[in-house]
Amino acid sequence: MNKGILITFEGPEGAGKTTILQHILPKLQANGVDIVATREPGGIRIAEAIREIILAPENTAIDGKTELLLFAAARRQHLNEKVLPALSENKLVIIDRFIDSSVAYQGYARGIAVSDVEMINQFATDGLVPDLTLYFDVDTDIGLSRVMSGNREINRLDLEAREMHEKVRAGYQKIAEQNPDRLIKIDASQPIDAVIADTLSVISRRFPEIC
Ligand SMILES: Nc1ncnc2c1ncn2[C@@H]1O[C@H](COP(=O)(O)OP(=O)(O)OP(=O)(O)O)[C@@H](O)[C@H]1O
Ligand SMILES: Cc1cn([C@H]2C[C@H](O)[C@@H](COP(=O)(O)O)O2)c(=O)[nH]c1=O
Repeated sequence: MNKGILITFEGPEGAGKTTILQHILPKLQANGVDIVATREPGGIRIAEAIREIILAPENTAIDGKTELLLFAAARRQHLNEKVLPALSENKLVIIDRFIDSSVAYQGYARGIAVSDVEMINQFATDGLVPDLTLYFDVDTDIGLSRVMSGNREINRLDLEAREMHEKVRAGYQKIAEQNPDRLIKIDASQPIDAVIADTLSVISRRFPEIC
């Protein structure tokens, strides 16, 4: 039985998810909150190894369904080894990407039936749904230009056509419309300090006990 809180960060490339997570962590920890911050795909050795395979720019032969299954395999192992144990210890777990990334990227953008993506997500997670998802929304060109001018490695998905990234963003908008209680949209085109403030405000409104 899970007792902790699961928050996920979602959004298109360059929305600032990783940056904002790094900024809010010390603020929440200063309030005495016991937090595990992690990411998908990755967060543990086996899932980081799967991440290398999925995201290596040379692995262009990976097809959409293989990609979906690899993300799901990484997700399952990460949940079992890291997320579920932390939740059962009453911790706050924040994951940089989770189930909605598969729906937006492999479903709406790659064109795999969303019902199939949801079925695979359900199989991989045994139906675990985040308590809250912060959806960082940014214009596609702004997000991609941040990634291209930043200092993280450029991966296979960054290199997809702009049209695919537009579909990812449109997919997130649909997921947000369909899950208005769980997904809260944050305007990630604002300066970093404003995005941090909005993020903390949403978390504190939903979970006053941790802010
Ligand atoms: N609000 C912002 N304004 C300007 N630059 C930003 C903002 N947020 C993040 N950045 C910069 O944009 C780049 C991408 O940010 P970050 O890696 O945090 O995004 P991300 O959403 O995690 O991206 P991805 O999912 O593609 O890895 C970084 O160089 C970061 O410093
Ligand atoms: C979990 C998950 C991720 N993706 C994509 C989204 C990004 O392009 C990469 C991860 O890179 P990041 O720098 O850590 O954001 O993988 C996906 O397509 N499907 C998923 O389920």
